[in-house]
Amino acid sequence: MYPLRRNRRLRTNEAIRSLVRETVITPNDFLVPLFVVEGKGVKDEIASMPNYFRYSLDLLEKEVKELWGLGLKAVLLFAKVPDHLKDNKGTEALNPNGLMQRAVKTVKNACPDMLVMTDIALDPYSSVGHDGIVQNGMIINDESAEVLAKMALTHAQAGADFVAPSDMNDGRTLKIRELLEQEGFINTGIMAYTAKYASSFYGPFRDALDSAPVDLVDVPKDKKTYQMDFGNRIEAVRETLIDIEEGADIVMVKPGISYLDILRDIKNEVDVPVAVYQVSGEYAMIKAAAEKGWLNHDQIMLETTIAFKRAGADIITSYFAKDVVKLLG
Ligand SMILES: NCc1[nH]cc(CCC(=O)O)c1CC(=O)O
Ligand SMILES: [Mg+2]
Repeated sequence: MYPLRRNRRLRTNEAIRSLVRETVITPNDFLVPLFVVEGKGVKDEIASMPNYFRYSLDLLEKEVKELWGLGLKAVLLFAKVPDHLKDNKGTEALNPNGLMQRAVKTVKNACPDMLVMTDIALDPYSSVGHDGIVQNGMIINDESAEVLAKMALTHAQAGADFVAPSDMNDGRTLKIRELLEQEGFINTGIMAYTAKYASSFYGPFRDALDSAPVDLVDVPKDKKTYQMDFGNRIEAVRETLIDIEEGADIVMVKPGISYLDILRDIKNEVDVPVAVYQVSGEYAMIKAAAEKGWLNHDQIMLETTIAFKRAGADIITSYFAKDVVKLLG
């Protein structure tokens, strides 16, 4: 008796495989993270993120035009703030003429139709490297949320289309939504990092922005009192439903590849677009293994990217965005 079903018929050659492929990827799937710094003519490679750079605003302009030319239509901005501007209150985060606010304007001038999202958290502005204000060894929730809302408003005023709170303080999405509504920014979107885990995969990012928690008494050494415990799954759905109730238009899971179960759980549970963030450590791991010749860079890049979409991601935030799109041709 021959096998009742010969599934291999649908795998015989690339033509049939592509005909029946369930998940494909296009430039429309990507959100591109970009790091900006002060200066002119700066294109600084990040040591732990090979072939990824911090750009000064003049070169940021060039970069976003190139992205646009490749069909990439959305960017997520992060600013590297000089040390002398950091404090424990987020003062510089609220500067209407700060680096982030100027970066938003730069992108909008260079590429008016590019969708601009901005990261909302205090860590790049914090003298102690935390996403909120630290007092007596604690990140104080409600006061931090207030500052983050004000920060979001300055980004909206600069022209950001979406703000993306990545801090994991409770109630920050509502605070941001309320302030944006009050100030007339009714169309500014919120992409909430809603299931964000206390992960060691963020290491290279903290190098990129020099934003890691500092080693001082009375400063928590890690972000475990606000970011989620990586043993938890049900909590991710709870966090997400709350962010949607509070006014998030898009929700995000972070990191990516080790959290595909969370991504699928959330996708099955909610009716808003779901984003995933393939974070810096995931990028670094693939780059390092590929450099050693232990993994095939392009194939792994495609495989992980497709995995995100298959697991339910509507939006993929990835340092590989440009490379994937170039590879797809
Ligand atoms: N709150 C800031 C923020 N926004 C995005 C990332 C990580 C992104 C990456 O690793 O690529 C972080 C770092 C952190 O929470 O420590
Ligand atoms: Mg939350």
